[in-house]
Amino acid sequence: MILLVLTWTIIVLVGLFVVKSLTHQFLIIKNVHRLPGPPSQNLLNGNIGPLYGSPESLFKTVRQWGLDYYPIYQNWVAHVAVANIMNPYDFETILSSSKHISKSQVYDMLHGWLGTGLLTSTGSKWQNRRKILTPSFHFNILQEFIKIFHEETERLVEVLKKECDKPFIDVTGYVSDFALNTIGETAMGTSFSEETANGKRYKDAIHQIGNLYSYRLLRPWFLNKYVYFFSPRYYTERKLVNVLHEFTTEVVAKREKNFKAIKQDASEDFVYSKRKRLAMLDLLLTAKKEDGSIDDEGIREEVDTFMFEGHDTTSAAICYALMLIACHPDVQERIVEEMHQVLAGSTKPDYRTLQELKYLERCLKEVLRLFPSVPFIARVLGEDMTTYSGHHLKAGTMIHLHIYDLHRNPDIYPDPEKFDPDRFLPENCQNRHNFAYVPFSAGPRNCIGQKFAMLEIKAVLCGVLAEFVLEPVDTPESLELKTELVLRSSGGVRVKFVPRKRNRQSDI
Ligand code: HEM
Repeated sequence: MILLVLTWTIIVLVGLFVVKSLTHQFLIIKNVHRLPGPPSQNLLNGNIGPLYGSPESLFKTVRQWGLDYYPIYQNWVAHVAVANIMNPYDFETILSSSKHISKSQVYDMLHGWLGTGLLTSTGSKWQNRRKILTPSFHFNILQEFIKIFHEETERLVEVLKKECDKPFIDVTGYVSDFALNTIGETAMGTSFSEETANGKRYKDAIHQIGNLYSYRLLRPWFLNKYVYFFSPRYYTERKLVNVLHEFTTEVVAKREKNFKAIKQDASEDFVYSKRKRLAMLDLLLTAKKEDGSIDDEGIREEVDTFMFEGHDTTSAAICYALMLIACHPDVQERIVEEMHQVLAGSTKPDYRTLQELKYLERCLKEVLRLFPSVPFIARVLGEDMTTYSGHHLKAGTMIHLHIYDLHRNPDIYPDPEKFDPDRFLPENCQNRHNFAYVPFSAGPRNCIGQKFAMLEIKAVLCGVLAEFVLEPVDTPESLELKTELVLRSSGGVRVKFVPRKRNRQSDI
């Protein structure tokens, strides 16, 4: 009898739970459906039929929807509904709140490789990791990294010198290598430039897995892991993840061995030491050793997260910066002139002089406005929200925040396609909405690596511009952009590099 009552109680409780969840899901979808948006087709396609084209046409369609339905619109397919926002007011409500910090289903596909590291985790796990990792970006550490930026820049310049007789160079591959070498050395203390067999396998796997994620992102049905399981690509991904994890695990284990030895004979500031320069991994190992706040798996998650988030993003920004500088000779001349004044002949700025390159900084800000490396981010609302347009959205609603479209809003940035670094003069930013410019996101889940990225990009541009005059090949109009996790151009990014010594007038 007791068993029967217990069974029925459980059935009723489970039933109530299911009904409650379904009702909530129904309300989420109902409210999203009230938003304006493209016309619906059928249950299977919802209103996202036009997205099933090439990545390039998808990119264009999403831009058009952003214009047609500003400031907010909805997409839906089957039981999934997404609110898309492009206006600074809703960006502020979501990004500034500690209630809306959970990432959406889109990020789940990264779990196989990154687990739930800083980028993909939420709640107390995310808070704890953020606390451990924030000191990795202390300026004492960043200034040590600048040496690595210069070393890798020299390598890049050597490669460009060998290729510069050609009518143009597609910079994407070379710059990606530069960025991967740089983050490998700073996050793990591993030099990929030496091209060991394992390092090469690891680098190849990173490039290949990036392609797989792009493929999956464009096929929403594969975002469901059970459906993806039936795709041959699932098994390719498993193999790549094994290569990536094996490598990281080995690097962490080696470092841990050395770390113990170093700690015994090291001074207080071992983390900043020139010789050991392994700040990110060292901090994680310290946390493991001192208070057990992170374990081996957690350390691997974070190292993998930095490798992922810290290379493709900076690489994209550097490529678009080279292209835009090439397209604007007046801007190029001004940057070189500023380098001349601030660096007084040196091609290797230090932490202080990098901060003084104010015009270069404005140029980079403008590059990231026009070509934000991360064109959109996605969240799940942690509590109900009323949007700028007066719509009510329920907790649990999936939100896509389109940084790319926010940055091209003509009401905020008149003549938005124009490359104009002076938009970032202090007097021109004064009246701009605080959330109108968010290439690194904003609020509690902003990019932890933004200072690192700005220093790295400035350093590499100084090194390249000291050696070459850039001439335009691709222009913003000639690029075919496509939707991926990072903003990419289908045909690469082509620039002509002319050695400066052949161009005496603009010599530094
Ligand atoms: C131009 C370069 C970069 C851009 C434009 C950029 C942009 C962003 C954006 C938009 C986010 C928010 C992602 C989201 O909410 O889903 C983010 C987060 C993050 N970025 Fe970056 N990033 C750059 C470079 C870097 C670098 C160099 C590193 C590491 C060294 C890095 C590490 C991270 C991490 C770990 C997060 C997650 C932070 C958290 O959730 O607490 N990023 N980045």
